Amino acid sequence: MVVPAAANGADQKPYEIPFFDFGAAGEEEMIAADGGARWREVCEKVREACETHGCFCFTTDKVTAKLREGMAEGLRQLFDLPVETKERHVSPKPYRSYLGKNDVVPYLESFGIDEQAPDVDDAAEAFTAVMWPQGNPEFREALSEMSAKMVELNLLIMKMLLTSYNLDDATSHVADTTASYLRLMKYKVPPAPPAADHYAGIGLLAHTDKNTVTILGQNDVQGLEIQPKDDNDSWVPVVIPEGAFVAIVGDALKAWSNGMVHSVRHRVVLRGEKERYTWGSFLMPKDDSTIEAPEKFVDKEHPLLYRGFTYAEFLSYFVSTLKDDALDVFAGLSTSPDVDDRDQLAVN
Ligand SMILES: O=C(O)CCC(=O)C(=O)O
Ligand SMILES: [Fe+2]
Repeated sequence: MVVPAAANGADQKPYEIPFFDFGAAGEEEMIAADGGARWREVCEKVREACETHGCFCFTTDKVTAKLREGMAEGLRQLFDLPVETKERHVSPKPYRSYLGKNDVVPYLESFGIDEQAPDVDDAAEAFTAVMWPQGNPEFREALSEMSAKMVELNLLIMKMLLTSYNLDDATSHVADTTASYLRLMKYKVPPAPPAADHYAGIGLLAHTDKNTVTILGQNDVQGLEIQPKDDNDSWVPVVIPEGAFVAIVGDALKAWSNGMVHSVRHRVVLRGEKERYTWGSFLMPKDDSTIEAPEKFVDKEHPLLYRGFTYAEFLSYFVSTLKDDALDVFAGLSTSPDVDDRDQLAVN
């Protein structure tokens, strides 16, 4: 396992990633407001952010402060349950079952919940019923509302990208071949610094997400760091404004776009004295849907970078190898990918 040299980035300046306020609007409202000018502008900016940074922050009125508080409170209750209860959440799929004890990421606890986008009520109901047989209606409602909103936002971001690339026609195909998965995470407080071993403080190892787009919400404890595009030596903290979400581009979207968008490497570093809680909605292609670049992304200047593949194949390759550069090695068509055997904890 390698922790990048700049593991202690406490003295670094926060890195500015684009920030958007989506306000109360979805696509229809934005178009209705002025015939589409604002919608187009937002789409362009979101595309630019995905190409240049592979991530951006945003706020939306669609998720109220009350819903966020309900979610954060529910997560505290969830992770405070006895270990035996948490261990009841099991799934045959990788990285879904309760993770509570792992030497590679000793401060992380997590659950993964598959949901059938956009109908997420049943998944929230089933999950809370296992954790609280006597019921926890407040959290069940918060979980189901939050995950529905996040799937909606994730699809909105996909739609913005399709619009910006003039691929609106593909919208219904994308919606039909898309699934989603919700991950609930708690990062414990590491031993007081200076920690004896240099892994202390690493909440989640460096990785790119394997899916299409991830949206993350957090409590008031920061910790996300990214590696700026074309700078493999630096790690910079991302300060997510209160009440905001961060959207992160994953490898499947990068492959589909023939490398137009950037799947940003990121990790979590813990520095504070408070637990960090996060929840992530992972939009991903359905297992058997093929990921291949539409013709418009491929020409003489932009030769095809990845062969077509299914998400299930790619994921199972990643899970069995945990290669840092799984996408290039698995599907890359260019010669000599930079093979790198750094250990990873697969997270999605
Ligand atoms: O918890 C976080 O802030 C990041 C989580 C993450 O990157 C992931 O689950 O893929
Ligand atoms: Fe991630």
